[in-house]
Amino acid sequence: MRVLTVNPGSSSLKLALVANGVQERQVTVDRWDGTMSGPLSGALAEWSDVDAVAVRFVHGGNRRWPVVLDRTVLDELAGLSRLAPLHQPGAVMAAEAVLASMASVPVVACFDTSFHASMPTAARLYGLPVDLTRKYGLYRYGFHGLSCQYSLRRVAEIIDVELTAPRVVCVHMGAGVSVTAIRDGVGVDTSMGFTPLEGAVMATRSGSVDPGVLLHLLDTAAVRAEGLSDLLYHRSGLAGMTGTSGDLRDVLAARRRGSRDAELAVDVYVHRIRREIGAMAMSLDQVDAVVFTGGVATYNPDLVARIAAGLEVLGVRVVRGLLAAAGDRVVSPLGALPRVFVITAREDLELATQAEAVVASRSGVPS
Ligand SMILES: Nc1ncnc2c1ncn2[C@@H]1O[C@H](COP(=O)(O)OP(=O)(O)O)[C@@H](O)[C@H]1O
Ligand SMILES: CC(=O)OP(=O)(O)O
Ligand SMILES: [Mg+2]
Repeated sequence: MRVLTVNPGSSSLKLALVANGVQERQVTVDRWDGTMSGPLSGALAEWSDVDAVAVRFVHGGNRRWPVVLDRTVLDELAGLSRLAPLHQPGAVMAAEAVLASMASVPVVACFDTSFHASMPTAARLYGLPVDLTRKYGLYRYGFHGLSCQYSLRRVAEIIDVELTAPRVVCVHMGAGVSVTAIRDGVGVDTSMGFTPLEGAVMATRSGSVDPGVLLHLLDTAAVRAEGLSDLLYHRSGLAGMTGTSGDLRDVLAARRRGSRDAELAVDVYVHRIRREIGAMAMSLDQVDAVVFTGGVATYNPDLVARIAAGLEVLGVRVVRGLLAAAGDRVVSPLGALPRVFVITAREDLELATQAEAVVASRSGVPS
């Protein structure tokens, strides 16, 4: 089966043509602004000979499975845009373009949130009044699920065990950063919550801040309510701490030029990821594997080494030489537990797998 995959991330647009589980073509728009649609139009024109199109939506609400898109579903997903403003509008735009140009091909929406949908209630709830929680659906949904699912699959393949066997802490470091605890093949806790703002410090997102800080900013009129979203999604994180774009390449360049703010920002970034890893380890009874994935992990072995160096309490050890190597690999010493992996994020392959299952069954429930 040939699947065109569309992955609108917060800093990139990744398009791929996947044939029977193997990527044949790809186009990546690095530093995507969330609107540029030319590359997608090009892919739709050139790669029209496909059996399905799969689109990544980070927010699927309570949906547990991928689904064939129609107008009703797309409108519902567009209604979640305020809960993922860096992602959902771009995905909706992409899906509109696909539906308009490929009327006869099934378009499958695949969700980051689905992987976390069976998270235990204790991990899913906030300490907020129950009436508000229920009325507004204030649950922790979790994100980066397609990446987690792919990483889990690769870990199971590499160590040759069933998908449900390994207890994994999956650290996704892209423009968005999340850490997820995986047991029995599903997410049981994760650092991102109701929106992809919670948890670690990210490229332009703050991650978790004391809600008291936000109250104070509002009280003192330093920020107006309508400016909060822009502050937390676009002007915080590494970008806000350094005055750069927030792309780690730019932050590290600033640090090389001697910027003290950039040095501190990297320290905070590393510290907060370690904290989230520690928290996720506590949601598992044992950690068999720690996975580092996403663009930052792929291209910055030194940073992965720094994060890992602070995890001795979990028994984590890495071998510098293995970190410098390429490909999906174990980077911990032979026999050491937990095993540590660096895995290239391949949401395209996960999207294609899910779309294939949906098209094969046509019932909306993957086999
Ligand atoms: N070719 C590259 N060289 C070095 N770093 C890269 C490269 N591509 C991506 N990165 C790093 O990965 C980050 C983006 O991660 P990625 O997972 O690709 O993005 P997204 O979150 O948009 O899906 C960038 O901030 C950058 O630091
Ligand atoms: C959920 C999220 O932040 O995704 P990305 O890292 O692709 O922007
Ligand atoms: Mg991504």
